[in-house]
Amino acid sequence: MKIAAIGGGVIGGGWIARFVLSGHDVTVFDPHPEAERIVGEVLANATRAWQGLFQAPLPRSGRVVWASSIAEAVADADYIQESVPERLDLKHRIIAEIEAAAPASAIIGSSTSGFKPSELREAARHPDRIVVAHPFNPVYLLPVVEVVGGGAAAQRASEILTSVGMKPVRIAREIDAHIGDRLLEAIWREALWLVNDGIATTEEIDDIIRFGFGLRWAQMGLFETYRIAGGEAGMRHFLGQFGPALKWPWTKLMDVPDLDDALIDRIAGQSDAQSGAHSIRELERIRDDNLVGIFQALKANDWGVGQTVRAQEAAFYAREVAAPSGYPLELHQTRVAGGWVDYNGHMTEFRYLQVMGDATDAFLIHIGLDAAYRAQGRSAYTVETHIRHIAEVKAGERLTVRTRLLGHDQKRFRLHHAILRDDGTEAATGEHMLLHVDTDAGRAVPMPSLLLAALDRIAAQDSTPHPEHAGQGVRAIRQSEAIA
Ligand SMILES: NC(=O)C1=CN([C@@H]2O[C@H](COP(=O)(O)OP(=O)(O)OC[C@H]3O[C@@H](n4cnc5c(N)ncnc54)[C@H](O)[C@@H]3O)[C@@H](O)[C@H]2O)C=CC1
Ligand SMILES: C[N+](C)(C)CC(=O)CC(=O)[O-]
Repeated sequence: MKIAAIGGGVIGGGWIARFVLSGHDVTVFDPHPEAERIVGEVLANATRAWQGLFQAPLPRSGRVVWASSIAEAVADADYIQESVPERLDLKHRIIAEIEAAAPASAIIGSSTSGFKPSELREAARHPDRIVVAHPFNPVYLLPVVEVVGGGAAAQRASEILTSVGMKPVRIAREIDAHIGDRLLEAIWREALWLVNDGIATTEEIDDIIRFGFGLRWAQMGLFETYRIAGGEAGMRHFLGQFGPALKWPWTKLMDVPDLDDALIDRIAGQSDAQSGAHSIRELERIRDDNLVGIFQALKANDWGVGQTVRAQEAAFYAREVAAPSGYPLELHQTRVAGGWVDYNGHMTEFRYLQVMGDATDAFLIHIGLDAAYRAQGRSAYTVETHIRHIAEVKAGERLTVRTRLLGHDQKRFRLHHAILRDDGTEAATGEHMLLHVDTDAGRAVPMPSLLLAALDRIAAQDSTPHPEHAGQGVRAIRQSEAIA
């Protein structure tokens, strides 16, 4: 699938990162003189965040391909994400340029925060293929995307966005600013008044959110949270108790303070005092690390966004393994992520096992023990592992795993992995015993003939002697050696 991105700023950069990390090449047009640097920095932060978020091996990244015009960027695109500044005249001009060059079947998703599809479609040649696909920042982490516009294009856009780990929420009736920004605008407006009236600083308001109800919102939203706040009688009691207060003039929702120089100076000054010690990119990394932690907590509870992470990981695990070019098998490659490096400045010990585990998974997929097979209640469990750490590897290094089958019978197989650096030297070896199990019964059972035949075929290629260390454990330290 060919993806094009028009605009590579805060949001365009986030979209590009999500598509690239999901394995798609993205053709980008943005006339900003520093667009490549900006997108590069967003992509670096996004890569770091994904490496921390997902346990599963990430797909092989796509490429960012820079185009010198909109026409060049969209020429053979299937899906085009428009993320230029929020001005309707500009969006109309961009859409016209896209339509003049893109295939008629291409879908155009607009990141617009406020414009309705009917406004974007004014004067379009193929209006039905233009939809709002409004994301939230950071696009590479937050899954939700408001899809407005209806019809086949909205359906197809939702499918494409789901395939890159997003959660499209289809909005049936178009309104200004969709749903998320309406809610956010209410709280933003109120917060500006509180600063304007000298009631609270930017930091105090942020503390009330981040130490309070902001934590609730990440996992239960508004209605579910208030249902609980109604006690055992739930939502009815909540509405009965707090409903009347809505008629009291608590808030200033329909009004907005004058954003004059004095108020802008006050807000910007307080914001500098609150967060100015960090650059924006640092703040992005702090935000991303916190989001990753929240996502992982929700994954452990199989709740909310944790379910999206789980589904994405399931898709990553079910990766296709390319046919190997020979034997020993080379089925898995990876790069040492920055977060894999410990205080010694090299890849930490348990990441070696992760790389070997991912290579074992690739082997299982190769012999047919894949997600579809596991769905039948059969799988493979590792019951013994011996790793030899041979050489240090540094962040960014590419690693290739070379795999041999050292033996098998009806219920067991014994694998040997060698993790190789780019110069072909061994960084580590691992030996692993796996059992074929009935996952419901929790016990080893014989493999079906299909798997056994695959193992037989592989074993027939293993003609060289086993490595000398095969079958050995950790050496004993003899007293005489210790003294010498
Ligand atoms: N910043 C945010 O929090 C969010 C913004 N949005 C929406 O995303 C869209 C983009 O907003 P941001 O990324 O924040 O703006 P931005 O100012 O960070 O990025 C806009 C980018 O568009 C580029 N651009 C300008 N003219 C162009 C042209 N003719 N062709 C291609 N690129 C062009 C600019 O060089 C810039 O890199 C807007 O519609 C906005 O409402 C949606 C969700 C959140
Ligand atoms: C401020 N904003 C209207 C551009 C924000 C959004 O559209 C969504 C977000 O990420 O908060």
